[in-house]
Amino acid sequence: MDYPGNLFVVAAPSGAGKSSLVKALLELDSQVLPSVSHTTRPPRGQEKHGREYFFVSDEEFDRMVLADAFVEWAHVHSRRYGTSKKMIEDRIARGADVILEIDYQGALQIKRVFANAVLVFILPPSWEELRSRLERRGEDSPDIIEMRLENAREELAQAPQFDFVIINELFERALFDLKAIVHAQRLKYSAQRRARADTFQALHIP
Ligand SMILES: Nc1ncnc2c1ncn2[C@@H]1O[C@H](COP(=O)(O)OP(=O)(O)OP(=O)(O)O)[C@@H](O)[C@H]1O
Ligand SMILES: Nc1nc2c(ncn2[C@@H]2O[C@H](COP(=O)(O)O)[C@@H](O)[C@H]2O)c(=O)[nH]1
Repeated sequence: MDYPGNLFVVAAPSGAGKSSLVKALLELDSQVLPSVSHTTRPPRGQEKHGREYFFVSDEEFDRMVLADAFVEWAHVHSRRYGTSKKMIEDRIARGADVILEIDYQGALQIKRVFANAVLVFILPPSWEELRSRLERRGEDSPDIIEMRLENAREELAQAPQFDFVIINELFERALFDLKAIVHAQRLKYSAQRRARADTFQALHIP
């Protein structure tokens, strides 16, 4: 599908820093809008319904799956997460750029539906640093941290399927790279649209 707005998808193993990078990008760039996912996991800390996620029951998630309400959804860390069609389609159709922070399974599903979506994978600088970020964040129990690290092995192996890979060692450097990807995509599409309009005009195609 082709829309006037751009779609960016950021995926990473838990703790690599994707939420921090996306949050910083959104603060700097008002043209990019976030997508708020649905999840069956319970809220953490200060998380609010409708802000970080729509926290829904298993029954509600099942109902949405049956109603074909998700553009993608996946089982991640023993819970379910999904992006509703409603959340992104009207935004990109109106010309906004939308950024999704989802896991690799969802990212690959998005690419199948939106061939122009730009997939970005965030890597931690090392295994030790990934563990220590999860521990320092202090939001997950040791069991959950172990499960997330275990799942990270499979997630890291998916990086080559993405359009871009950013190593989040120095935060500012990684943010610079993410901004550059967003700007490059905007330039590419505005140039393509202009070229298409010029061609139509030159050929007198109404
Ligand atoms: N470049 C960095 N250097 C050091 N710490 C970082 C860096 N980037 C992020 N962090 C810290 O690492 C922790 C994990 O970051 P964040 O919550 O953004 O990860 P995430 O990939 O979104 O994880 P999840 O998928 O579990 O939500 C946070 O405490 C964050 O402040
Ligand atoms: N496929 C999808 N994955 C999603 C979505 N929203 C979030 N996620 C990913 O889940 C894990 C865990 O997130 P957490 O907030 O519980 O730490 C992480 O990799 C997210 O990117 C979604 O809509 N679809």
